[in-house]
Order: sequence, then C-alpha cells, then structure tokens
Amino acid sequence: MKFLTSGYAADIGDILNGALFTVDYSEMVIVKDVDYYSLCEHHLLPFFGKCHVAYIPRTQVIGISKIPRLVDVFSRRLQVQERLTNEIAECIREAVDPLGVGVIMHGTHLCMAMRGVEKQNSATVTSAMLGTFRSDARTRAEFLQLAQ
Ligand SMILES: Nc1nc2c(ncn2[C@@H]2O[C@H](COP(=O)(O)OP(=O)(O)OP(=O)(O)O)[C@@H](O)[C@H]2O)c(=O)[nH]1
Repeated sequence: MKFLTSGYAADIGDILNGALFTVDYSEMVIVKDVDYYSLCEHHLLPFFGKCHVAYIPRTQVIGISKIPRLVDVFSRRLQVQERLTNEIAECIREAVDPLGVGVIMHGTHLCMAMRGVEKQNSATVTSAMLGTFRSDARTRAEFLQLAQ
C-alpha cells in the first residue's frame, strides 16, 4: 500500500470522493485517449500525450471521471514517463482492488524535440501491466487492441 497509506492518502481520497460502486461486472473497463501534460524532472521541460487505462473489476468499479483525475495527480509533478506510468497503475490497483490493471502512455518529450537530439516526431511508449494484465496474454492482447 503505497498511495492510500502515505501522504498521498488524503488527496487520493478527496479525488475519489467515494466514487466506488459495487457492480456485478467482470469484463474489461477501458478509459482511453486521456490527455496528460507533465514535466521532465531532468530538463524541466514538458512531456505530454495520451494515456490509456484499463482494469478488470473484482467487486467494484471506480467512477469513470476519477481515472483522468488520477492521471492528472501523477502527471502534474516532475516526472519520468516510466515512473508516471507505474504510479497510475499502482494507485488504481490500491484504490479499486481489481483483478488487473493496464496503463499505456504515449509521450512527446520537448527535451528531445526543442533541444538536445532535436527529433520532432519521436514518441515514447510505456506500459504498466499488473495482475491479469501481466499474467494473461489474452487480457493484455484485448487491452492493446481496444487501446489502438
Ligand atoms: N464506472 C462508472 N462511473 C460512472 C458512470 N456514470 C457516471 N460515473 C461516475 O460516477 C462518479 C460520481 O462521482 P462523484 O464524485 O459523486 O460526482 P462528481 O462530483 O460529478 O464527479 P466528477 O465527474 O469527477 O466531477 C463520477 O466519477 C462519474 O464519472 C458509469 O456508467 N460507470
């Protein structure tokens, strides 16, 4: 328990606002194309893109607007894309206790475009797969297909 028992707990609790619903639904839920904006902690330059979040409920679902809100919580701080991806996935796992969580993030990093190597069109893709998304290749494939 990293987020719900730490200094983040009050913030996360406020954001969730109790929006967890007991529902008899055990298929994948996916919220895709969530825009995010973050800051590269090394260069203090923006990176941004789209995030796809999926989970398979065990006993409860989360209010759908809370997923982009959680993406914002972890984006709006100095980050590296890999850590950002992991933090979103871990937080949803802690909050919802699902069978699995998957997060895919596409990032355009201005530190690679406007300076340094100066590549204007490169994209960085990261993923975090937890639970069934890690252990079951079909679940992961379904997520990847739905996220396209
Ligand atoms: N899982 C799920 N959540 C839904 C559905 N319809 C609405 N919701 C969510 O129910 C939640 C209710 O949360 P509250 O915090 O009580 O309402 P709110 O203040 O309007 O929340 P925000 O939309 O985050 O501003 C929101 O996250 C909605 O997005 C649905 O069909 N499925």
